[in-house]
Amino acid sequence: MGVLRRGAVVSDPFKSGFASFVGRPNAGKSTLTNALVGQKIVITSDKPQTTRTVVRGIVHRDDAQLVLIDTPGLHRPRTLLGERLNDLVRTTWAEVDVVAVCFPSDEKIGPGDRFIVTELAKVRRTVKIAVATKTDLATPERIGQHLLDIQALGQETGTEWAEIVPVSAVAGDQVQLLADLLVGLLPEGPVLYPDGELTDAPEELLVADLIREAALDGVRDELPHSIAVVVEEMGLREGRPEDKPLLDVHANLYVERDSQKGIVIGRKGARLKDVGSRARVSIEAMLGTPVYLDLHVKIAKDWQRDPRQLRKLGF
Ligand SMILES: Nc1nc2c(ncn2[C@@H]2O[C@H](COP(=O)(O)OP(=O)(O)OP(=O)(O)O)[C@@H](O)[C@H]2O)c(=O)[nH]1
Repeated sequence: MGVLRRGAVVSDPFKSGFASFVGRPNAGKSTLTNALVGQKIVITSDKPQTTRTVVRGIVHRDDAQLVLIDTPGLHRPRTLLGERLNDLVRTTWAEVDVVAVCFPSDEKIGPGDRFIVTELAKVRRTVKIAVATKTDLATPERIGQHLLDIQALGQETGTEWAEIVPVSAVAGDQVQLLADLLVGLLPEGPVLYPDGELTDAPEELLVADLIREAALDGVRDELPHSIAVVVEEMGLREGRPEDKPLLDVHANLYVERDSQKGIVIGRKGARLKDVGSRARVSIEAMLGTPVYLDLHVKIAKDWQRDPRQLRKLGF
């Protein structure tokens, strides 16, 4: 097995780093992540590289460790929250070693793809590769044309693709090659994540982040740093018809002081209600499921200075 364990002999030089898959909805990012991570390893971790990103999966090899980072989707910003999320996406792009843009081979390149690549091109230093996904759904001629279109899009946007790789995650075609190429683009580095210390809650963290973003929108001064959000419980409601799922989310929003609680809740609860409904909309957009959000404001006195509370709040 290629799974690294503590104390295992690791090859020299060892490479490690971060990559992020991007692409329009349905481009095949999740399926590809799963195919790369394989079954060898527990997926996902709550160890963020920055405070706002989530590890989606880790590819453990004898010669390398590739950490796949999730970002929220990039949207045409219509709100301040949207802008903030886009800033977060850009920050993440600038911090990872490689961004891989996924273009499904069974669909033409469209405005959504062009938008993402145009934005990505502004992040100059990060290495970019293009992945033509779902090749099992397209003829060789179509794949050939698709690769040319990807190349042309790169030229049009000033993007230099380090690689353009056709892949089928479902058929397992070229997945290994993609892993090798990604690892080849990583710097030398240490083992970043020991095996077995990974938890399984990426969605809870993303959801908590979205609630926090909604709560931050419009607050000033020191308050932003005083807000922390913890998703206490999250799950599909039982007894719902399969085509009408509802995700129950129970979350606590922590502030440090009584006065802050008042600000967050607002007059007659108006502000909290607004935060809740905006958070709900963005959670629904991210997870693709209708959401019932139960949000409570609590005081965790001076949590920023209290290690025990910090741990509880996920820092
Ligand atoms: N035939 C085929 N289908 C694929 C392949 N990769 C993904 N799919 C399908 O395409 C659909 C979308 O795949 P996802 O991996 O969920 O795409 P995504 O980019 O993560 O989508 P979002 O989460 O909406 O951003 C799913 O129905 C997959 O089963 C592939 O290589 N071949």
